[in-house]
Amino acid sequence: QSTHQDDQVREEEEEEDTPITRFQQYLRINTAHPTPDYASAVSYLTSQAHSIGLTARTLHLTPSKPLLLLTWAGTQPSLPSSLLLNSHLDSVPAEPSKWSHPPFSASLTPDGRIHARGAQDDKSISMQYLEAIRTLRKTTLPNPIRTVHISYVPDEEIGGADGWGRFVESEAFDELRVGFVLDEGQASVGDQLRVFYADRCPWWVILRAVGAPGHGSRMYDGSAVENLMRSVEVVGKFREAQFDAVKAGLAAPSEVVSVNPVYFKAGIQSGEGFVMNMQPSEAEAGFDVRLPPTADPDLLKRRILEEWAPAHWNLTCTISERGPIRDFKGRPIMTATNDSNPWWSVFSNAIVAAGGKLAKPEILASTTDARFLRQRGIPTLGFSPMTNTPILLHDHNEFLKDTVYLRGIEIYEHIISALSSFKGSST
Ligand SMILES: CSCC[C@H](NC=O)C(=O)O
Ligand SMILES: [Zn+2]
Ligand SMILES: [Zn+2]
Repeated sequence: QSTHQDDQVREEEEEEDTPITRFQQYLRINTAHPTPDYASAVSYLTSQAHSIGLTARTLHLTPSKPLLLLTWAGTQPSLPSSLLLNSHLDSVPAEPSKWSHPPFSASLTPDGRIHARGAQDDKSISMQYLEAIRTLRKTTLPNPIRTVHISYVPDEEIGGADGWGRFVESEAFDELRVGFVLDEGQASVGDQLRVFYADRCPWWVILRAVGAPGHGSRMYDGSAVENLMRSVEVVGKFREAQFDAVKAGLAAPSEVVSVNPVYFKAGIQSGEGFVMNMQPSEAEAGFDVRLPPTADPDLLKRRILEEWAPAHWNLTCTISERGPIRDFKGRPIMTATNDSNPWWSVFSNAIVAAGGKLAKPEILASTTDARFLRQRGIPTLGFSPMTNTPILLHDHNEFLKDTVYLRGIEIYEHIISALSSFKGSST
């Protein structure tokens, strides 16, 4: 008599080895914060790399946060630069009770959906890079002309200080002589492939108000919560003006300064609840603000300090700038998507050769590790080949369809083949 557990073991043993089952296996590794299983992820990817014949090494720039580097050596080492395919190892957390399938089950439903945290962000590209190279090696490209590196980095989802933040400063990175990078993008709801030439820069803004305490029954001017509410109204008007430009079709959502409230904190706590008849002397609100590379950071800072946090309302403010908005030469951080960037035409022609349609290049609404590379002037495009797919990164019930995943591998075959065969002598 077999137990349920035996059945499950048998099922796993009998699971075929295909691109889809390999993707599922990777998705089943729980790499969600705050305790991502980096060791298992690195060990799985390393075994995949070895099965394809790529060399692998693990860097420990931060203890317990490994960074995996794979290399597919080129036949022309005299070329001045290499191609880097990047993705991150970590995922944001998931609330299992709110998902239709357990977030680390990678269940494949009859309609071809693979349900998992990370299915879109960004374990799909992590595995697609490998699958594309696996196929190329067996078919048209046993060895590339230009060296191709693949990086799997920790901590992207929490800002990357211990991941790319350290890697980009390391000798190991300099030694790669990276000339062009592909990093993650975002799903496309239509049939055009999206590509991103810049990220927005996060500013985390905390407004703090102080004010007169008093009995909950008294009406008086200048309580902390009242002061904060006046400020929040001003922030709300700023937000509305930005959002109106989007709603009127004057700007894409990622081309304006977004402001979203993420918490409000006030009140005197007593046990589980709040004391309802006391007006507190302190109140605080937090906002996620994102600046496109075209924004004027000095002007915005002035507006925040003068309009959102005026001292005469007893407000103070801290702005935590979570990334650069200008490069070392003071220019907005973006990658050229025209002829001035020789990699651009190779990339965009490869999409056409793959039978794909490319959307107009966009600014990414959120923020990725690409900023560490672009800041140093290394051309970097954000790209995740997912068409006709709802945008579910960081959402409940994240999934990717098997057909979309497999088509993405084909697209990468064209892209990697073209970029690694590019013989531009100045690059
Ligand atoms: C401080 S950088 C934060 C990076 C993070 N990346 C993915 O979601 C984001 O919030 O966009
Ligand atoms: Zn991501
Ligand atoms: Zn993410």
